[in-house]
Amino acid sequence: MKPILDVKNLTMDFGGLRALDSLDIDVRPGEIAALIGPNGAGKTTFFNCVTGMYNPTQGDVLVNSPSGYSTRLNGLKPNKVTERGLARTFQNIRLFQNMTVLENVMIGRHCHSGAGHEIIMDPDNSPVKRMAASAFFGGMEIAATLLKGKRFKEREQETVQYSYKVLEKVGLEKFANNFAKNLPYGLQRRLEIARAMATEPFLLLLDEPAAGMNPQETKELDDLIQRIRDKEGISILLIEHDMRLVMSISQRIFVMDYGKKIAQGTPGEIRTNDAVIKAYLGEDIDA
Ligand SMILES: Nc1ncnc2c1ncn2[C@@H]1O[C@H](COP(=O)(O)OP(=O)(O)OP(=O)(O)O)[C@@H](O)[C@H]1O
Repeated sequence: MKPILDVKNLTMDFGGLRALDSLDIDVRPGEIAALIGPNGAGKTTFFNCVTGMYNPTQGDVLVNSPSGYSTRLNGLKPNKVTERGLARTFQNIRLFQNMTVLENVMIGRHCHSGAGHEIIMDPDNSPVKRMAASAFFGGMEIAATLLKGKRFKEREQETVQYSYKVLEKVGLEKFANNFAKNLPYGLQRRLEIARAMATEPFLLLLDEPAAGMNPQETKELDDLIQRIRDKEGISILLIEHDMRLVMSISQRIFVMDYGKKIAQGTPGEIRTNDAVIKAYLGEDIDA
């Protein structure tokens, strides 16, 4: 079976710094895979190249969707990458804090329908973009009132219903009308995943989803990620430093150091790989 993400010979230079060096990484259908390595190894740069934030210096980013089309993502803008079935979360939480939980997911949903993707995929999530998001929703309400168009209202209703369903899938439905900023940290991370899921991806890229979580929240995240894969059929590639989570959840692990892939394999293979122990895990990993 073809991989759903097939990255070949990926290289990214920032001036004189080679942040990614001839990387080959693939994700198989139905897989949970992890990308690990020391700080500065190039993991987030890899995500940025795959999702259209950066245009790689060399290499190919190919996707083979479950519905059968194959396409090359290089050079596509982030919104076009989203439309082709890839969604991501960011290392630092990038929610619209003064909007409700439901509205945050609705923005993700609008990305799917073509509107609003400029807002969600902006990595800076700047105040201007946040204002744009508020205006976007305010504008929709005004437009709905003025036009009272049946199709417009139906589309909005669909967006609300779909977004609410996504919240149910991640267990956040009871917080739908709360402001995002009032959610505990672990639930904010969960909301980011929900927003990404609202774009209907077949591959979800999670950048350090367990960062800042306590052990109980990490355990719940582990269950959630597996549920998303099993129930929604979404494959997952995650960057993570929590080795207990990585080892328990991943079918395969890719290890990077200084922009290069130094190993790949099952958790058992990675745990005992000498190069990985030396570069990253240390001698006494018991995860
Ligand atoms: N936009 C950029 N301009 C210049 N250098 C960059 C840029 N983005 C990343 N780098 C550099 O590329 C290298 C890889 O950084 P990257 O953030 O991808 O590492 P990482 O593995 O994700 O690290 P961490 O685990 O700390 O998040 C680092 O040396 C970083 O300083």
